[in-house]
Amino acid sequence: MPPKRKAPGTQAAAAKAGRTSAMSTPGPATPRSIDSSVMSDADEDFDDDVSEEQKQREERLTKEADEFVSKFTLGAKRLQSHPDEKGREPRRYDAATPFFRKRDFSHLPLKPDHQNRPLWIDPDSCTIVLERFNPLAEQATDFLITIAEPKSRPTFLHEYALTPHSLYAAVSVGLRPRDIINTLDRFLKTALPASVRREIENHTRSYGKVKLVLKHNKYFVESVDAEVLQTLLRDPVIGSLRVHGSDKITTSYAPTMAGLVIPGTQNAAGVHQANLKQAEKKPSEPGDAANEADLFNALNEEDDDDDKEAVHAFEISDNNVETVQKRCLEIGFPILEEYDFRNDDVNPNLEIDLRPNTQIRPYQEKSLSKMFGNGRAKSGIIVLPCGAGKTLVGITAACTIKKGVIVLCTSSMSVVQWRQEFLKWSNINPDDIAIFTAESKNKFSGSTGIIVTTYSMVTNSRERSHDSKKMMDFLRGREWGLMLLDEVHVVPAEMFRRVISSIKSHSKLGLTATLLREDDRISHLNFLIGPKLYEANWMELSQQGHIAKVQCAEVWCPMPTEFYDEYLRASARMKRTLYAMNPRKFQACQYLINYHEARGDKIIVFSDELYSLKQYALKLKKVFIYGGTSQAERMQVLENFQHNPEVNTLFLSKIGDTSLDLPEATCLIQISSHFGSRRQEAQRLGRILRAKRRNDEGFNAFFYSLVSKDTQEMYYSSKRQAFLVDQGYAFKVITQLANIEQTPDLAFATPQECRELLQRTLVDNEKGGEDDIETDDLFGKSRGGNGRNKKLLPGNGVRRTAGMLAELSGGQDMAYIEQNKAANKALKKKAKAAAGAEGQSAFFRKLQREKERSRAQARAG
Ligand SMILES: Nc1ncnc2c1ncn2[C@@H]1O[C@H](COP(=O)(O)OP(=O)(O)OP(=O)(O)O)[C@@H](O)[C@H]1O
Repeated sequence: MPPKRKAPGTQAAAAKAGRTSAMSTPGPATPRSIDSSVMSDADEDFDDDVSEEQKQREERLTKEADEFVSKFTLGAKRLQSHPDEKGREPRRYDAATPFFRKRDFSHLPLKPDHQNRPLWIDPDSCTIVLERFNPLAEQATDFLITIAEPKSRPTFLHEYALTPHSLYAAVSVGLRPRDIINTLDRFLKTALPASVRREIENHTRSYGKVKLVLKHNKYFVESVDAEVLQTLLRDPVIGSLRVHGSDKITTSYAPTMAGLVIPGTQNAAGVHQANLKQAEKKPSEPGDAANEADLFNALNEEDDDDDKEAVHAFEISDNNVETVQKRCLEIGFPILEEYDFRNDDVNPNLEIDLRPNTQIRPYQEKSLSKMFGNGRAKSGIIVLPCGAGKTLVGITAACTIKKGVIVLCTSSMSVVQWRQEFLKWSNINPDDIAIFTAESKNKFSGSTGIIVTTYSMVTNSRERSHDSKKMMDFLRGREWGLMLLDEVHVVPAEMFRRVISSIKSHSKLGLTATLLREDDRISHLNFLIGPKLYEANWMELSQQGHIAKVQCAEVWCPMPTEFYDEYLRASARMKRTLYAMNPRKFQACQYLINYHEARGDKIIVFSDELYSLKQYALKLKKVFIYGGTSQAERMQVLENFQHNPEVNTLFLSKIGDTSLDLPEATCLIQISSHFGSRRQEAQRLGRILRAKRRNDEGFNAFFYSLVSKDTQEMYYSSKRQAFLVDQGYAFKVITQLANIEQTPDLAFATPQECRELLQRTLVDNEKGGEDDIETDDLFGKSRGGNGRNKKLLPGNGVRRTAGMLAELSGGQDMAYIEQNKAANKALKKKAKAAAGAEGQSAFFRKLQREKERSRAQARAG
């Protein structure tokens, strides 16, 4: 028997340090390094400080380790001979133990050929670490994406977590518990820990046994196991929710399956068969990890549902669907939502296919294969980076199911856009795709079709117009094959509930780039839509040229003493203004604009702080857009930014966070942002991921975050970066910009100017800063039919992608609201007070009259 080797403690933490320091990057330069010419020699001075600090830290840790070893040697020996009372493998302690503490897994025996296997596992937290440089990394990644949640994916080591939801998703795509256990064991460098095996078994044993099926506009809880159904009916919560008067339990037969072709893929069925044949041909030698990987591919393709099985079911009412789903999860029988669309003879088929020249990209195909893995449509969420083509994924899903589709968007502009994209990519008859918005309430002409609408149109609880009521009755009275939910991360759970309880659809597909909420309510989406089916790797897509490569940097800007003194005693609101108005930050911004304009870049400067946005833009003589900018001016500015070589920098408030699609933009500078919002950071980065020039050789887009040193902004900044670091982006820290003092007309170069700036800032903001209160979106209120807007629709350059302004500014976003509650309440109070005070004023009476007149005109029209 080969001698047992020791596994090192997990290296993920070290590799996860995506946040690197430009002045402390020894060894070979990373390919994503920021252009060194923007940094000065001062970086090297800082390097020495870091090394000194590092030395001291190492000395302290070594001392701590020595003490620990002498203290615990006896205890360690005792532990070695006494297995854990829970039956876990005994742990050993040595000199390295204090460094890894609870994450020391050296007691797990390594397999003899561990070098060939790509996975490590933490038996306590079920965290899996993947070696990306291993030859089997590709196959292991496919497997992990199916069974686990990606947590962090920097260059060399990726971290995944096995969670109940991820295992639920794995079972829902057709993997059986033993498939998961065997394949995981084969990819692991160590034996599969008993605790992980138990965890997988516990969470998958009853998964997939209970299904929620919509038949003839009624919901049924279904199972092939009558005993399981009896158990559910005996449960006090579920039992009482069965629809009375319906048959106790009905029995029918499960539909059969056959190979499914996802349109737009390269001979999807052929690929399917070839994979199967390949797996059959290759004899799997034990220990040969390559063959194990093929085996996994074959497992994925297995189709073992051909036999007709008896299915038992009972009915529940629409209002109780979520309660039953939640209760089933609590008692260990999570409900799967599946739609056997090919055997649905009740709902009419929709004439729709992708256009012959449409080819979906490999990652789009992969995401859809998770949805249609076993030939039925599973409800769930697909996560793709901004600009990676979520719309086409949704359209392809619709072309696969070929039944009635309802698309829900965040704004009426996106509604128009979704319709256009459907017409562009598919052969749908324009009469079969209709729009339901405030301006247009059309139905499709045939027996089935596609309706594109907004979340607010279908959840509106105010008095509806006659047309809207009729339209809602139409939407409620039908069974839809597919519900496409765009930008699922921004919509409050309550809104989803209302949508889902009023409109019945056999399957739901949620689309988003950032499945992130600071309020942790993402898990609600698991009940309301379904599990996360697929999450693309941002780095991989940028390497393949589907999205731009971006270099990220955090620029540290020290504060002059007077500013810092003032900052220390300022109110929270003033603090934010002061760290945005820091003159050194202003200079850094000026320097970077000069530098990038000279390189031919188009630059967007983001500021959440309106005061600083205006001050910066006016002083630097650049154009700017914020909530108060008129519609005509917005359009003019954007058009100039796109086409005028003289206008290369645009200052933008948070209204452009998510709605903006300017492929010309190649550089982004952030001078103030929304606290620690990871999502805002990712969405802002998304603005340059579509850079037109992304496939030029050696092209890089740039993302700079300017932070005032030693202020709260530094804390928020590192928090904001967490999501992008986990996606593999490395943030360089720049402490000094090279030759900044030589910048022509450098602003605030003298102490006198700095003092004046401080005084002005304090006086101007005495009564509290201006808030960017948005009432419309970046592209204006008048959407759709408006000629001015049309100029900026796809094909004409600028295109918006989502969101009404209230959402874009964070107003309707739960994740933002959490931190903004007080401010929102104050605003509401203010508005009420104003309404009360001015209620009788001529201006308000006139406004009211105008509103009534336009309503009457609309009704008459
Ligand atoms: N398979 C494909 N072939 C060619 N072009 C594609 C493909 N998929 C997407 N695109 C193009 O990529 C661009 C981005 O697509 P889309 O607007 O759907 O991105 P998105 O993921 O919705 O972005 P965001 O999150 O920013 O809204 C579009 O111009 C689209 O036409």
